[in-house]
Amino acid sequence: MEPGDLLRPILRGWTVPLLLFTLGYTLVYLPNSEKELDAGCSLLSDTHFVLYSKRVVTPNGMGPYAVEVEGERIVSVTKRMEAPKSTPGKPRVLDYGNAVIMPGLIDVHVHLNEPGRVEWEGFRTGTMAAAAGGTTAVVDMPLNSYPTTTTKELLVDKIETSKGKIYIDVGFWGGLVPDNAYNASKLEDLLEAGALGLKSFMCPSGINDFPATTAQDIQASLPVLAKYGRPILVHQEVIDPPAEPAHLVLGEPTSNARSYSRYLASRPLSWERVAVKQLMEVAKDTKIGGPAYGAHIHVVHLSDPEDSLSLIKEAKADGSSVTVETCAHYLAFAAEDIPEGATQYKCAPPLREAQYRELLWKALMGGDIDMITTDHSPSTIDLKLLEEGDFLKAWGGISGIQFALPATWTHGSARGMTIEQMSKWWSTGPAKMANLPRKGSLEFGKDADIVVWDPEASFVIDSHYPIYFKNKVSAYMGHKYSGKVITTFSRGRQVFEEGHHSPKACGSPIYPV
Ligand SMILES: NC(=O)N[C@H]1NC(=O)NC1=O
Ligand SMILES: [Zn+2]
Ligand SMILES: [Zn+2]
Repeated sequence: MEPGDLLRPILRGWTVPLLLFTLGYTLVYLPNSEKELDAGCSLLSDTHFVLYSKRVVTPNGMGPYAVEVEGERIVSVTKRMEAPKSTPGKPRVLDYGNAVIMPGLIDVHVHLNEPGRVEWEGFRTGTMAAAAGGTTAVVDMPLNSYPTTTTKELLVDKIETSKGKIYIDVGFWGGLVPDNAYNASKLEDLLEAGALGLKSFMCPSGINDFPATTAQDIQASLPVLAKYGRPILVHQEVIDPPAEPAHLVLGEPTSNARSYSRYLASRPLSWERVAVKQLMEVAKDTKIGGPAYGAHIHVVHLSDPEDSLSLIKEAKADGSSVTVETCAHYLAFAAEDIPEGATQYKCAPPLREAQYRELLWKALMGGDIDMITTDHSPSTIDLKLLEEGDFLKAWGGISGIQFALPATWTHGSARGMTIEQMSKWWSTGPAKMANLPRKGSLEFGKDADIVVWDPEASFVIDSHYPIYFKNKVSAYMGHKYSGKVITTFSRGRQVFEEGHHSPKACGSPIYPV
């Protein structure tokens, strides 16, 4: 007898079961392998776990709490003096001791530059940097991608491009330009396609396909925004007195272009004041009973804590729907300290003298500034002209997406800021302005978007420091900070821990509610 003869009757008898097994394998195993795909989304295999520490930031204040996460959501937040015990059959407990557990930061002002300028940044690197910095959601600007996101089709294309590349959730602002400002159906299409709101510039943006809007153009868009209950974010600088933009870029004598004060003088506080004045006039339409009640105006990157902020405060007190942000870099740096030719510090509006930085901190503490952002606006290294050091010609934009938390904590704690205040400016405030009701706080039913960090750990951002954004040039480099991110969870997935990211990028686009 051949050895195969023995097998034949056995195989014959097994034909039907084998076929069934194959069918079952296809039906059961394949969906399972998709689950494994999802497992690559997290550094943690558990989908039901408890985070514990003595310093958990909740809507009821900071204290010892256990935060239970199941799937993508927070399912309980319980005050308890000691960490629950890890017992078999119960969800795993991750005890972070005295570290801070806080809602992930929400950065509503970043430029990820994809599609079209992936050599400047990109969804993958930008969101890796965000996750490493404890940021669990960003809202991307309609520029400096190419093309800029000013139509429904371009927005749909951008959202599609982001899929499979983002480590955290990403929302999108649409662009308001003169071309669509008076076309309600175009704007409606853009908002229907997923824009959380609009963004425009009151001066040249530095990007050819994103021309400036006047206050009148902005006003024209407000009734559409009112219908959808969404905000418009505005870059608040108006060239005053009016001049050719070329004058700005080329400068007159460029002999002192390496001097920061030369650049500072080229974009005075009055530009900001004039823009805010015009904008707050228009904002009156958002008052109860006004023609654009339901719309909202958000002033980005405030650098002027005096006249411009006063105008904003008056508008708020008068019932206009207005909010304002400042950026981490205005709270961290001062013009006097910027070395000759150090174009990594160039941004617009410019970093101003220390006295303004201190007034910005005072305004935050006093409740007059609603939130902080990074305005992460990178470019390729060569466009920063680091060798030439020409402040007038270099790209204006500071890369900060990864450093929001340590920069704010370091400079804020030195001025008496509490962790709860920081959380308000980085999570609650932005979630409210961008209409993200599932994000921004550690509460039952919210997305499990969480950062765990050590306020006491300090580090220097030197050449060994792991930077995840694409072009490793930043005003924050060379400085010492405290506040080290230990781990970051995005919708229940552990996306970053101590120098490692999850193998897969499983963030989602954020659509308007
Ligand atoms: N186009 C662009 O990103 N500009 C930004 N950069 C900056 O420093 N301020 C801005 O508005
Ligand atoms: Zn801007
Ligand atoms: Zn910006």
